Amino acid sequence: MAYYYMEPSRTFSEFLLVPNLTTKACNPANVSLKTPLVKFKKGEQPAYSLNIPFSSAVMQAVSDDRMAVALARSGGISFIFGSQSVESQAEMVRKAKSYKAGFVVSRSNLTPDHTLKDVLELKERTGHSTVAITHDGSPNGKLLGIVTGRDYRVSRDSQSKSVADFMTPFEKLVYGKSGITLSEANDLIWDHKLNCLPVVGDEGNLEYLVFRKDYDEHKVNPMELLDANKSYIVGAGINTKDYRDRVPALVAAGVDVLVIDSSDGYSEWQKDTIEFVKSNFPQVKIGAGNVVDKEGFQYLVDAGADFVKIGIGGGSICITREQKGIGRGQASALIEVSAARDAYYEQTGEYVPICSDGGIVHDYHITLALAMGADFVMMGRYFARFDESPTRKLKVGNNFVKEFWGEGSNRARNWERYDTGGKAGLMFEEGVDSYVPYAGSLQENMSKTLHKIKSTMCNCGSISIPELQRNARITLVSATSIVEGGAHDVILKENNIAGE
Ligand SMILES: NC(=O)C1=CN([C@@H]2O[C@H](COP(=O)(O)OP(=O)(O)OC[C@H]3O[C@@H](n4cnc5c(N)ncnc54)[C@H](O)[C@@H]3O)[C@@H](O)[C@H]2O)C=CC1
Ligand SMILES: O=c1[nH]c(=O)c2[nH+]cn([C@@H]3O[C@H](COP(=O)(O)O)[C@@H](O)[C@H]3O)c2[nH]1
Ligand SMILES: [K+]
Repeated sequence: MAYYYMEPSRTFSEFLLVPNLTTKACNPANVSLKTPLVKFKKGEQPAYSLNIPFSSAVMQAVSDDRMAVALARSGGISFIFGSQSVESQAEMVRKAKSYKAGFVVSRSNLTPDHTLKDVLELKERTGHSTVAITHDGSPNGKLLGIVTGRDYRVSRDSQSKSVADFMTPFEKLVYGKSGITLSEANDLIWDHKLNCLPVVGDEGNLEYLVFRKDYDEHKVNPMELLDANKSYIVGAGINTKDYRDRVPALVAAGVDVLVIDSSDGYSEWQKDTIEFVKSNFPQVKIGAGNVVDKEGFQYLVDAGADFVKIGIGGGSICITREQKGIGRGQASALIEVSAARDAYYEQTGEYVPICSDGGIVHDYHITLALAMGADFVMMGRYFARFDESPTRKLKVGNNFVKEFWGEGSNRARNWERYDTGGKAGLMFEEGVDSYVPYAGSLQENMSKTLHKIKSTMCNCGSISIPELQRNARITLVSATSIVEGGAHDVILKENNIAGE
């Protein structure tokens, strides 16, 4: 006879936290969100910790080198997507690892033959007002000039005016030479009252741009997640098929932490993959998943996983439960695995962090996930909304949106067909192609979210994540009390906008 779970599967929205005594020490300013990323022994420190409990999903529409830098700068980690060729993924890891805080590879580039119309379209698409003009329109081409908003007047200039006629040409630019330090670059920026300083190589090719604004930000990023060489900590997703080729390339590119990316981690393929990494690259950490029960957790821990990822079918773009009928409510999965993790710690003195992956809709879901025992969360939709995600920003109706598609959708899987030359499409899709509302910059949004989490933790009498995990009191909510929790029995004024 089949085994039956007697309790229904539950999701985050079915729970609330009940406040504990808030002592005077419980002030958001005193809250630490530091959390372990990989396993460690009692009394020791983990090899990697996060300064905030956030990771960005292993997805084409979320985690590229740019997101990796933006998130590490704020204290979290990105796992760069693996559904691309080994070479291009390794290149992204290399870029993120070699990124020098404050130096950015130019993202908006045109040639002198482009027109004002092209400049305006590019600006609309990327939101950048500084455009590098290179001989071939590439980010590292020979630098011929720079265009900023001060170089043209939309009301006066013809849209067909060529860039060569209004750019600030190279001869008139102040620029830094290859190898310049950030503080030297900043001195040039101040001496010449610049907003942006191009850094140029010996051949006249553009290497980086340094923005005044970024320098200021670098100064105010105390949470930055750096390795011993002051490079950002970078993660990458791998699969259980081509790991013999992929892992060596990622390690050569400098990756710090790997994660096996799969909808179903309770498998012998994962055990083989972990063993390969552990025996060939013992210095590299590897997480595994996804699982939704204590058996799956224990299997991956026994195989040597450094952390375990929880969640099947709860993601915003997921249709796995509908397509295949597998999965479990995210809260139920997390509660069971976290109890298994604690029991394992009691028995062995080894603490294996767990990551709650998918299904975070409201900011308070993150706090609930932590209270239920997650050490950190992984989010796709949340990060896809920001400037830093790799996808296009579009205007649909009166609203700006960003593209966001599942890794199990046809759109994500097309790369395999291109790479291997004509493999058939997916038998069936496990994800959708969608839009998410555009939300602005990562830092602005995240600081709001983090403040909410800290404030709730104070309500619960906790100033650290382990304390919250120990002290939290969590209640199930009935369908009727959910109604009570929203605005009810009042007539809302039109300018009331539902918050996140
Ligand atoms: N978290 C979730 O709920 C879900 C996530 N996804 C995402 O979609 C993407 C694809 O996920 P999956 O389809 O689960 O990928 P997968 O690569 O884990 O599995 C695909 C299929 O290949 C098989 N397989 C794996 N390794 C093999 C090997 N070495 N030899 C032979 N067969 C092997 C698996 O058993 C499975 O049938 C991932 O990015 C994943 O995160 C998709 C669905 C649900
Ligand atoms: O069923 C699925 N089909 C897909 O195509 C797919 N792509 C990603 N994922 C998983 O969803 C997580 C992100 O979830 P959120 O957007 O809710 O944060 C991710 O971290 C993944 O675990 C998928 N699940
Ligand atoms: K399985």
